[in-house]
Amino acid sequence: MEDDGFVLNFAAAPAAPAATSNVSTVAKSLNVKGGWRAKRQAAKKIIKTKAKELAATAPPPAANKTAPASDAASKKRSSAAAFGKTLDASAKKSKPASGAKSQVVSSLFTSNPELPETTAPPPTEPIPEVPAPAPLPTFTATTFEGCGLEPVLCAHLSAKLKVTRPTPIQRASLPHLLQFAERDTVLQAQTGSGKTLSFLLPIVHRLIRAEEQYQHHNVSPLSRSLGTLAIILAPTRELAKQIETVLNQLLAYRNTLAAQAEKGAETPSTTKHKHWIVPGIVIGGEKKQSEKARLRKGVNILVSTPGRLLDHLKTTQSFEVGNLRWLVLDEADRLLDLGFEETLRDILKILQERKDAATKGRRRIMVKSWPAGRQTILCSATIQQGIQKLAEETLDDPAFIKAETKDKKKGKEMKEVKDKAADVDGETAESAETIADDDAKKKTDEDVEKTEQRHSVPTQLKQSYIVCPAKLRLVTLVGLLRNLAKPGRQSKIILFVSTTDSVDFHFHVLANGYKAPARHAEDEEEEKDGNEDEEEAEGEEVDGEEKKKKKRETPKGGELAPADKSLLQTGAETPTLPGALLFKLHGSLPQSARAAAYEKFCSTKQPSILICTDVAARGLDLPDVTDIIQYDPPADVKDYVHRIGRTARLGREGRAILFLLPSEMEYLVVLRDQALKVEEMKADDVLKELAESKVKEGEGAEGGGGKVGKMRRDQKKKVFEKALMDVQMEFERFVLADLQNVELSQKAFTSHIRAYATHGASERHIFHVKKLHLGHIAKSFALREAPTDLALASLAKKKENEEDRKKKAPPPDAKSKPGAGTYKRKAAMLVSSASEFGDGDVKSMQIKRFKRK
Ligand SMILES: Nc1ncnc2c1ncn2[C@@H]1O[C@H](COP(=O)(O)OP(=O)(O)OP(=O)(O)O)[C@@H](O)[C@H]1O
Repeated sequence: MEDDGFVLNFAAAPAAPAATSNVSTVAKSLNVKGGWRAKRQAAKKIIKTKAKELAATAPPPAANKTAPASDAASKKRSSAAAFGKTLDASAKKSKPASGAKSQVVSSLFTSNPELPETTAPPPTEPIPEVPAPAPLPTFTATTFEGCGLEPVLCAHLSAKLKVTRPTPIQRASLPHLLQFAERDTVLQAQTGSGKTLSFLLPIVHRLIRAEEQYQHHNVSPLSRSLGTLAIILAPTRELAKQIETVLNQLLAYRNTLAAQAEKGAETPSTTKHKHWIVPGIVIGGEKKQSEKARLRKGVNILVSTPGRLLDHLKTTQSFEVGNLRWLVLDEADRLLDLGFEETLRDILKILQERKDAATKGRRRIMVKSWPAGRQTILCSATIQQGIQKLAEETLDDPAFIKAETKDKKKGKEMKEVKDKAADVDGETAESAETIADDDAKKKTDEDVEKTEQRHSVPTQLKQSYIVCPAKLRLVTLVGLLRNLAKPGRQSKIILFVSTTDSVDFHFHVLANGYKAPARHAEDEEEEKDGNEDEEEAEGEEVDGEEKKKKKRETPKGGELAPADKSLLQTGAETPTLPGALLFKLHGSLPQSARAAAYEKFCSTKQPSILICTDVAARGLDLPDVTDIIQYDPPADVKDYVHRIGRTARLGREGRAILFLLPSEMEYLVVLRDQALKVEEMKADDVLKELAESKVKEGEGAEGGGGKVGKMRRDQKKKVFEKALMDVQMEFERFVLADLQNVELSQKAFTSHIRAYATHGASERHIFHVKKLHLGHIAKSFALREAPTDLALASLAKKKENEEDRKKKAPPPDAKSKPGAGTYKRKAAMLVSSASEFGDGDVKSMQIKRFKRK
């Protein structure tokens, strides 16, 4: 595309400082005769003069301090400033239906920060090549049979699940887990590499074996009366359900057996497999009574979320766990992160007590091929130091199994790790890509440790970032979504935002806001008459109470989905993205809505977009996801890895795009230090495409196609920028037309700012609230100004308190002292409030501006 440099010439004339930019504020402070209008005129003059002075004296923006602006750049700046002026002059007032005071429509193209140098410093070390976790070509030692898996299961895997060859992590873990029943184990492998089967298969294998071994005994080891033998814990309900589905598929092996027997194939007799292995699930949001009934009957393998499991352990008398042999923590690092620490500790304590009681009461059965005690398996794509503490407490002499590549540079050292693993695990090493035993790990040098700490992602996953000023975020998002979810493109997009309120807002606004027929006749007239008086006096009543009511009840133009209805909606078609379906998922939705959104997004063949919090970041194997958009950067690099891991699974292609503000570009260094290779995507290109399509739509409507093509470059630029302003205005009008919309938008804004403050300490210098221009951020929530300074004040205060608390709190490792753990728990909960489990604590924020008098 030809580079007009047309939109993102962010460097507009330096903005007047906040204190002087607000006409009303300045006007109030003036002692001028002639009433309010005269005061305002005087205030405007003062601001203009001040801005000119500042423009003459202001130093170049911080990001550009090192490099003097080129002539071309300064030309761009002045043209942007000129254009900004044009738009500012034509800025029109629009009355919010809410009865709020009228607000100024500020241009999208003024006062944007200078775009910093986009080329981040090169990574400190070359980025290691990581292969796709696709199943490897056939080797005898790399088949499931070669790994030692029960033939019944091997046959079932290939006949019914169409899984014929193990992935690297399966090749590494299966022989180990099948050989060492007692050994606690940590599994780490890339996202989408088949870890679920890695821990499920050995458990099912040992249950099948036990039944064969004990077929002549009175009591089968699979008898439901013996209670639960294995528990699998997952941090989210969706992930727990997904694991249960895979488990159900595996346990249907008896059907395969029966089918083979019918065909006269030589298979182990079904008489050897009298019992079905009974799976079960207990998760939050479901009816506890029916769960209790299932547990009473007996569940062999139970999948659960931690809170609900603890609840049943405490309250369901008939829940028998005295015979428990396996405990799996999937996404183990997350289970720790989310403030589940205490819950996990309680669970482990109760399990131990029940085991001791069962042993004492001689209710614990002994089976040759099962662990005498309990085997605990921890599993994640991002297990790092964070896991050590939990690992030490939970695991006994754990083995670390990791499947990843040979880092070319560190090959020698890694080989040492592998060789050691080979010695330890004998036959296992034959099929293992890399097995890093814990002892071997200690022997590696610092470099290897560093490599180990890096997160590995599939190489076929294309990672990009898009630098976009806050004001332009919403239109850029719309442009990008329209581009990716084009009709005819088989696309499934996951859009991550930081809070539940933000999910609700974006879902509602994208579903209903664009081309929404919410323009009121009087608004349009006011816009047409180009009233010079841009702002209403503060506190001036715009609409009568009656008028407001009427507007809320019957928006002109009809068909506007009422906000409250839309909030419960889970899937919607939208004119913003023609032909695409929109879904939303977060932790505050009713369970039925969560399940419906999840299922529909999985099953639809239409281009679709799932707007969600980090509730969908981990473990979910959503089929055919093509693109991940991280509209809000994640709270942690680990989350970045998991979020992008929802695409490019098992060797498939996929793309991930990260939105960054110009002030956040240092995050690229963080990513590149983690060997995460991100490339730039130009926001300008995205915007240009959106503007073009918008202009074409307009031309089509007026029947004057092709006019823009013949325009001069500067004319075209203006037309395009106007088109983008129109898109933004559509959303702003939509929000202002309804009090509920305004509140939704304000809630989303405040929770977004709060979540922003919860970035980890190591990244806080990049994601610092003080760096945010709240007015510009408000624009990205289709608001014309930040709801109130109260948000910032409250936030700053909370942060201050938090820092004070931190100073006073005991160090996190002082866990033996009474009250220890609280500090960490609180911190974890604070982080969680930025994601699916928190609501951004907006309730405590006062939303003053639009409240009725
Ligand atoms: N050996 C195999 N051959 C073919 N497909 C497989 C194999 N093992 C697993 N799969 C499929 O690969 C996909 C990803 O597997 P899974 O969800 O277990 O990945 P994961 O490593 O747990 O990912 P995450 O880290 O995101 O949780 C699933 O659709 C699963 O059915």
